[in-house]
Amino acid sequence: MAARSFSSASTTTILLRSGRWRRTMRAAAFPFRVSCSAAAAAAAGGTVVIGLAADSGCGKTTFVRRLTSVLGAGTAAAAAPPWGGNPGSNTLLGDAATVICLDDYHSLDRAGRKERGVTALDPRANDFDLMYRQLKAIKEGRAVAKPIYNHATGLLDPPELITPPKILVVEGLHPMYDERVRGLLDFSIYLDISSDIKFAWKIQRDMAERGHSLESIKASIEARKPDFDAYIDPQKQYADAVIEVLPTRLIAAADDDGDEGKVLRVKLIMKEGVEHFAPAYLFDEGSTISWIPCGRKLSCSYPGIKFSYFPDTYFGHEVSVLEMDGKFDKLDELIYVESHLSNLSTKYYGEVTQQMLKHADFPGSNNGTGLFQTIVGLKIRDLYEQVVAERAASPPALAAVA
Ligand SMILES: Nc1ncnc2c1ncn2[C@@H]1O[C@H](COP(=O)(O)OP(=O)(O)OP(=O)(O)O)[C@@H](O)[C@H]1O
Ligand SMILES: O=C(CO)[C@H](O)[C@H](O)COP(=O)(O)O
Repeated sequence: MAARSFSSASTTTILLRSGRWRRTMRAAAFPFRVSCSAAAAAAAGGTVVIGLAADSGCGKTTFVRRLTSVLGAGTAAAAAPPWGGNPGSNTLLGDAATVICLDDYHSLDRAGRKERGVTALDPRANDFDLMYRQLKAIKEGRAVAKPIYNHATGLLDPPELITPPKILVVEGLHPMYDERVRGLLDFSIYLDISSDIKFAWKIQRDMAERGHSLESIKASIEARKPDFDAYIDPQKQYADAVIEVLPTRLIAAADDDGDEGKVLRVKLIMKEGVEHFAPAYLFDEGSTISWIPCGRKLSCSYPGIKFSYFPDTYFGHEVSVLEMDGKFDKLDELIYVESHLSNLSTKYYGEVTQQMLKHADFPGSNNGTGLFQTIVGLKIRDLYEQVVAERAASPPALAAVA
């Protein structure tokens, strides 16, 4: 995720890295952002930890913006970076959730990686021991001094204070790579973008927003590919939900103008049997459905829209799959599709459509990427509420504390 800027500060001194050294750091935002309710929720039973894995440029930031909106941050802008800290911080603090970027656990800075000839995707460039220790501490209700990888300078900056939120989202290249870290996740998501589409998205973003040349983008993708295949892609087998983005099947390859990314086929692959997670379904749970909703209630231009729903297996796990191929012409008509979907974990009729309309300007709002990201966001909110309700029903034994 890109670096963000912010202002104002006070200082606090904390113990860092196994007590080896202390550093005074700026942390004015924390009294505001770490609300009593967040601290109390954490103290009452620990933080709920969500993992979001994907390669760079695959939509993690967009997903997080939808998620923080669903979680009640009000607007996406309400999920803000820590105030008063390092402008190179990658962290977002919302009312209900803190989002940290695992790039902060790079153990080698940009020069170090170059010298050693490794990419940031290589586990040798990342400190999984520290990642595990710190995520475990947060989950157990303790604050940590998390390092910062500064994308502007390519350097490892002094750390920032992360206090336990209600929900901690850990996004990045490796949330499910290390078995110990994986074991801390209450729910995990993998964004699986097929290579041609990833290429198209990256070219669009890196040329328009970052001023990179087409050649340098191609070279970077090629250089990362072996490590992506070895270390990033295999994590999808562990994910509770995978959003897979593929080229459309509605247009024959021969008719396709090669403009990848305009019409997408998107699959939401949902693992069965995951605690606190009931997969969404179309019409009839467990059945196999193919549905073309275009007609009187849904406007569709060429090449139309096709939904599918079916059971499948994914890396040996039973899954339910929802698929949408095509794009919406009129987003407000999505209510027609929403009314045929069940187990959405909405709080009121039309909440999915409302979320999609609210963020119509986000990438993917007219296709299955936006729709399925929104549904997964609602499922995460529901999972969190179930965990809280369970904890309230069986509070920790006070006798043991006394
Ligand atoms: N669903 C989508 N449909 C179309 N384009 C998309 C979609 N999601 C993301 N993109 C494109 O990909 C770019 C990268 O998306 P985003 O910033 O969300 O990814 P990221 O994984 O956070 O990237 P990074 O880790 O490099 O910061 C966006 O600027 C946008 O151009
Ligand atoms: O894959 C990445 C995750 O975002 C980055 O390339 C990695 O973090 C290294 O960052 P930079 O390219 O800014 O040195």
